[in-house]
Amino acid sequence: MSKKNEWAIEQDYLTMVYGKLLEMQEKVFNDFDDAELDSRNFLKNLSDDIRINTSSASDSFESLIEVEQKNQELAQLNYKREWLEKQKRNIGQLLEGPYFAKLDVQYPDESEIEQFYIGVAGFSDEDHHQYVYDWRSPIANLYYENNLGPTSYEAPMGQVTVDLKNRRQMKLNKSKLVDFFDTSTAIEDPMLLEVLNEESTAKLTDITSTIQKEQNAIIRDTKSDVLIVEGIAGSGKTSTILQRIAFLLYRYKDDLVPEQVLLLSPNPMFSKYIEEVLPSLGEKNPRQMTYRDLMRNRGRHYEVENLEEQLKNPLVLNSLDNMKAIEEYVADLKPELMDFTPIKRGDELIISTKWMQQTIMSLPKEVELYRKLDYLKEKMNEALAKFIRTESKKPKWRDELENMSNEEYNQLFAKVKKGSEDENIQQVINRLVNRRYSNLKGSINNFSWIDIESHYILATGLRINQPMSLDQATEFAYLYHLMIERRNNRKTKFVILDEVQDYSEAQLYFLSKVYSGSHFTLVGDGYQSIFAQGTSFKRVEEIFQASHRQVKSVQLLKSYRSSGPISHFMKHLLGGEGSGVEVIDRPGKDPEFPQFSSQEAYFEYLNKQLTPAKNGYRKVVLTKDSDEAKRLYRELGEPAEVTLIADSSRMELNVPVLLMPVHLAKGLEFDVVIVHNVSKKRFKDSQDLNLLYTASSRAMHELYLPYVGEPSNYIVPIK
Ligand SMILES: Nc1ncnc2c1ncn2[C@@H]1O[C@H](COP(=O)(O)OP(=O)(O)OP(=O)(O)O)[C@@H](O)[C@H]1O
Repeated sequence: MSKKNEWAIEQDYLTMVYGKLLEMQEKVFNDFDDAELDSRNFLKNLSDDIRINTSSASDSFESLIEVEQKNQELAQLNYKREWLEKQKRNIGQLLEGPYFAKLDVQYPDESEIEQFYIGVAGFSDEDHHQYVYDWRSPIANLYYENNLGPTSYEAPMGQVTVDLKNRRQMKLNKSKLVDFFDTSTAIEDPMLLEVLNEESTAKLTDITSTIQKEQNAIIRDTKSDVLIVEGIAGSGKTSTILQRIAFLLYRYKDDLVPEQVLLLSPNPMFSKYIEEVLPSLGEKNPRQMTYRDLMRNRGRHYEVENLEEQLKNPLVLNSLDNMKAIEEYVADLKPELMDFTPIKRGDELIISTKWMQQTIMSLPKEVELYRKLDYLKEKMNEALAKFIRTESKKPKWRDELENMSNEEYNQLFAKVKKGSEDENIQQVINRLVNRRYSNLKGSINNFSWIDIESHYILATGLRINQPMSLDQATEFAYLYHLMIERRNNRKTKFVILDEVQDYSEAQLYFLSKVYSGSHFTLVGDGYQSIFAQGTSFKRVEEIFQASHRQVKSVQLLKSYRSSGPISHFMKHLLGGEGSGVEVIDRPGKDPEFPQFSSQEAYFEYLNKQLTPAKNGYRKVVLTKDSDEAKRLYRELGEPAEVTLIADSSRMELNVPVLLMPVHLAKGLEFDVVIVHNVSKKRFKDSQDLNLLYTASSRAMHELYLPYVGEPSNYIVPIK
């Protein structure tokens, strides 16, 4: 059939699907409004419907059943509303372009060829006729695997063998067919090339329609406990893990919610950069934090070093040794050796360490220490409750009541179940005393009566620094985990780590132990390692293998971010042909290496470069560290058009010209990159090479490597 005829057929199908989508949109909007009204009415009537009757035991029992029923009704209403909200979002997305691919599939023993249209979400009508299949559905795998002819896909009932007759990529603009390409005729991936030539965006976007085969394998992996991805800069690691999260939420929709996925990102700026990808795929963002945040949450009141301090920290050779020392220490720790601090309010002793020692020593030897401590915590809560009861009887509280402000009294009185005057007063006193001692309950429940600090010093022979290094915070958190928390974190089913090379061995070991029941996806690039404390991929593998997990390692070797000439330069930095890097040869501007004989001439050049680009390109100048960024900004006369980002607290990325240190640009991308003064003196060792590679690989379309005096040896051979 000619392309013209095919075009007409495709346009007809699109027009039909679009019409169905519009019909469905109207229906979903109406249903949603009805559901909102139902919820509002339900809540309005709730207080009239339920009157707790406590006059007799059976009456109050019936009231409770009624409350329970109402709760269930409310949950159902909420569920319906959320579901409709998701439908609304999905239809909204599909109306922008209902699908991006079509598969012609022949099943064995069937004469007709079946057609499947693939989109960012699935779409069927009320008669269950499926017009569009979700990109995560089993059949869609055929599109990404890209094997024409006899092939197969994995469906819930097992492997299905089929003949893939055609794979068509489709470009749609709402209800209009813009173009289509059949894989059997296209040599390159035209849709991919088109997407890659676009300008950069201040926020990462999804790659659903152009996911590549090797990325798809990572996204859909459900077999590995630990999946390690080593990929060059721009190979789509971050995009892939986000698509993977969306896939997992779809695949395990009945058992997995976004809160059970923990995404550890390299810095707060990065979290902002990626925040729109999952919502654009109709999914909520998972729990997201930096490893530093994780440590801060676990570090009691200690301060943890910031990113800049960490960069300046030298390599600690024994980070894993300390973790092992802590394990041995806890294994040998006897209850009689426990260091406790008493529970006090001011000078008043409420629970003594002697009582704590005796209580813990009364337990059978075989019980594990962390269980003993848990038991002790319960006993301490009981002891405190008893103390509060006795305390409330003392006359001094009545005096305090008399001197209390009306406001405080009314507050306490409001929640009292009213009885005789005397009873009311006693209840108010009970509430008052409970309130006075409430922070002690908190202290008991978070185990602050265990002197972890002194145990840490005994276990490692080290003192605690202020601020703690990230590794020390890790050791401290591990000691806490082994002594007290112990239970594996079952709430987290998937842990996903970007920039894994920047984690120390101790940090990876910690994660592998504390989340021992979780699946891991670890992605990174050894050449972008910026901390002395980082870990090689070989060691990452060994650390996770040691915890008896099924570990799978894969590589991504093509850069999708940078143009052909920039990718060639990156390949050169990685050692040329031996690096295994594959370049997608799409045209672009060659990197430039302008030489300057004086600082003045160089600054004049920079000042010219740092004006907003006419074609809308976003530019960035990257420096080695924050101090250098600040200094250069001053030296350039603090130009108004340039936005300086010197620490991770400032997040504004959507500006035409930026000046920032490389470590804050990790994971981000820009149309134009200028690396600050790539001279022989400044870029000489392997750490400098990593910086140069990380900085250069942020560039999509233009790369400038100016220098004053002699060029760095790393850029000499290609000049
Ligand atoms: N299959 C793809 N289709 C279209 N664009 C892609 C694809 N894979 C990656 N990209 C694009 O390439 C760029 C780099 O992707 P991403 O940031 O995920 O790479 P990365 O490996 O995490 O990079 P880095 O290590 O430098 O942080 C992004 O603009 C992304 O949209």
